[in-house]
Amino acid sequence: MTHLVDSLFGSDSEEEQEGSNEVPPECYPCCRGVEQIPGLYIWKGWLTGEEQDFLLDGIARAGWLAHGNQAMHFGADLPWFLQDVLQKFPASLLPSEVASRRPLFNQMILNRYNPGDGIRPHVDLMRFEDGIAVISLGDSAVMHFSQPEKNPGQSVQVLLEGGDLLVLGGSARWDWHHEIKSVFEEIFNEKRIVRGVRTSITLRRLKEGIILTEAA
Ligand SMILES: O=C(O)CCC(=O)C(=O)O
Ligand SMILES: [Fe+2]
Repeated sequence: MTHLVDSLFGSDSEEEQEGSNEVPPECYPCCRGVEQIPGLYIWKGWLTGEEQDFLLDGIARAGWLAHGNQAMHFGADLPWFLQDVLQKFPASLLPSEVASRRPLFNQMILNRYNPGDGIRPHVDLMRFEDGIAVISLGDSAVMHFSQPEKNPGQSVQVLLEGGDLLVLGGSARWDWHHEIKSVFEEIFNEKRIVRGVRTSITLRRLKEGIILTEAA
């Protein structure tokens, strides 16, 4: 198991800022490129508590998760409660050819994880373009990134807390599996994380000419 944490939240040394995962200058220092995974960025506390509540309230008011723990929207007319988030989205964290596309995203998937819930290791379907964003709301969970064929048994772990933004581009999107374990508690950086209720908003863009309604 590879532990990542120091590279995420350790010192702000220049050394860390170098390399292919350098964070674009307009980002705040709380945004980190994940050293081992090109194209993976985590922006801790991207959203304030108020912004998170606004999103959760919007999801609840529109009844998105009223009948299950997953819901999807297809089309550039993303739900109204996402408008502010889309306005402030740091597109420069995406690969450059992706950052300028319009719309930036045309699909949303909401996932609610109750204690013990998870998502199996997967690479998102090829029908989605490069450049995926995951907004975390509510309680924390650890996401495990792995390359089962290249490095069996090894994973890079990223703690996702309410308000964090995760961006997957390039290698992070195409070459690495991501997973949330189906557990009631887990250890991250020697700290016990007890699972509560986590809601995530995943934003992607469907490739041209693909019409579908099935899951990711
Ligand atoms: O819920 C998350 O944080 C990730 C969701 C995900 O990986 C997916 O829907 O493909
Ligand atoms: Fe995924």
